[in-house]
Amino acid sequence: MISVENALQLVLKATQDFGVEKIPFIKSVGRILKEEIVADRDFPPFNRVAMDGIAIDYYEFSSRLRSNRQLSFKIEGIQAAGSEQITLKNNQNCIEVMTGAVLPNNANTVIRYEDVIIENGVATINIDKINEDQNVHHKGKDGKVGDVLIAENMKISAAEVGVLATVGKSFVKVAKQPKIMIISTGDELVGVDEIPLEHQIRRSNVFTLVSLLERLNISSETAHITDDKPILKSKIKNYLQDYDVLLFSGAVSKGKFDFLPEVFDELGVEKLFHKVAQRPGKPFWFGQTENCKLFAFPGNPISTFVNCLAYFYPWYYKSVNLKVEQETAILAENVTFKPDLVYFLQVKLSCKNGNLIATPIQGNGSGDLASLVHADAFIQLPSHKSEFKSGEVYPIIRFK
Ligand SMILES: Nc1nc2c(c(=O)[nH]1)N[C@H]1C(S)=C(S)[C@@H](COP(=O)(O)OP(=O)(O)OC[C@H]3O[C@@H](n4cnc5c(N)ncnc54)[C@H](O)[C@@H]3O)O[C@H]1N2
Ligand code: MOO
Ligand SMILES: [Mg+2]
Repeated sequence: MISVENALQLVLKATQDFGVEKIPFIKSVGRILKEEIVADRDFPPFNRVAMDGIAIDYYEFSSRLRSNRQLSFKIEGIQAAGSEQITLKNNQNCIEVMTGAVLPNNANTVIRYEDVIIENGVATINIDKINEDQNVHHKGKDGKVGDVLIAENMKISAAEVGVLATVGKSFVKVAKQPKIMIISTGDELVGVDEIPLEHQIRRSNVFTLVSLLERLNISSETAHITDDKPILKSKIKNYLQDYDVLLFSGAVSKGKFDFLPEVFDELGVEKLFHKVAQRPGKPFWFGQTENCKLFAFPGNPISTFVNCLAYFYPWYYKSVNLKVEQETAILAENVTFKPDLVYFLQVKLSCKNGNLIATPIQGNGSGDLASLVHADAFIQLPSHKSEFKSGEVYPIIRFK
């Protein structure tokens, strides 16, 4: 049995680069960007009018103000958003301008409609304090052509999609996702649409795994194999050829029908470890072939769940070069856990005075999948310690 730290290290050593693909930008949310996004022009690309109103020459305004002359400007024309730039021909005059329009040539200041009175084609300014350049969003103020707007390896969100659209990136390079097969095992398991007999249950782990992968925008395929060693062997042999990653749930412990470790051995899969000093999820088996990684999670539902979060997620993040901050939270209650194992305890998160608080959720062990409904993270309590006090801070792994 190895420690959680060593297990994680071995998993992270086995990361793999799956290459890059180009996809439509609108399908890219959640994917990891594999190119720098550079401004194709200045941001904004022209001196942009920022308020509906009139544009004037500030120097004319201030000289009239100094000599107490009328602040009335004849309207020479209208500059709408989307129209080519026009020119203020006479600096005694003004041009009506709309938000988003190009600032007219020879004008440098915009005064809001709220601060002028327009009568008979003449706009009279009824404030005397204005600043040169006011209400003008200057060309290049937010970014210059060639500036890096989004760095490589960022996770794309709605914010990045807006930038991609603005710079005309209709296709974008992202990390290719691994091709994954999820396999459940067990004679006691029936389909979701079936009525289980007394001694049977519906399978759930494949679907939690599919859903945990969907959070990473990874689509996957699923299969179920009964506890029949020759069938397991022949099916897994094929999957090893066709997939980058195989995720298993069940059949890795000590039972008479827990065939997976033997099957992997007979198929020449290199075992990197079996059994980790943790609860739940202790009988976790991890190994690899030249082209495939195998995460064989213990069958108890919470064991499968927590191991996917604690090992597969970091493996994926490292494979695609995504930096993810380790979050921590404050334990809300005293917890006693005697075994010398890392304890992944399900918790409900809340916020108090700006601090993240983790309240333990009572469950009935790793088979009690319904208890996860009330939790939104696991808090990771270290081994070599059995009393954990309210107020102490520990790492958490969120799943909601
Ligand atoms: N003698 C020992 N027995 C067990 C040990 C041990 O160390 N010594 N470890 C226990 C621990 S911890 C776990 S976790 C389980 C792991 O068992 P397996 O990985 O071999 O899984 P199974 O035996 O196939 O099933 C265990 C349990 O999980 C349910 N299960 C399995 N797959 C699914 C699924 N897809 N959806 C829903 N539920 C599933 C299955 O029905 C069993 O109840 O072993 C302990 N035993
Ligand atoms: O991993 Mo087992 O789930 O400790 O029960
Ligand atoms: Mg078993």
